Amino acid sequence: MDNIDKKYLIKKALEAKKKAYVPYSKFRVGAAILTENGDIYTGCNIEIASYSPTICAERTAIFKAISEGHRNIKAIAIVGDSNFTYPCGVCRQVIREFGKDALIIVANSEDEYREYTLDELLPYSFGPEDLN
Ligand SMILES: O=c1ccn([C@H]2C[C@H](O)[C@@H](CO)O2)c(=O)[nH]1
Ligand SMILES: [Zn+2]
Repeated sequence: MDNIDKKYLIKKALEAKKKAYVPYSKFRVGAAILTENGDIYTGCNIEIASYSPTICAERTAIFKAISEGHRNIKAIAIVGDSNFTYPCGVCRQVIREFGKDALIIVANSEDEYREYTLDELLPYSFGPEDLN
């Protein structure tokens, strides 16, 4: 994980957070993911008036990458309006699908961040191999 530019990924997540569409919660989240070939995809949370179609920043970023042909997430940086905004359970499961070995960076700023493995955030997980 030493070849990952964590600060740059956090910077991209902070930029994406500014694009959040959050008229209901007013809670902004941004995410940036690094793919296996070094591409970066960003995402913000997007809220919908009927609430349930709302999507988290993490899944916006991941689905952008998947829909461009990527299948493997190397790292994800997440920034939100709370002190260290952690990914929700649904997003943890989505990271499980495409980034079992991903580095998960939960950040307040480029200089203040925590690092996790998916196994730490989603232990004893269910995943694609279980269906084989
Ligand atoms: O890790 C998180 C946690 C929450 N949200 C969004 C969903 C909703 O728009 C708002 C409040 O839950 O924050 C994210 O995007 N990612
Ligand atoms: Zn989520």
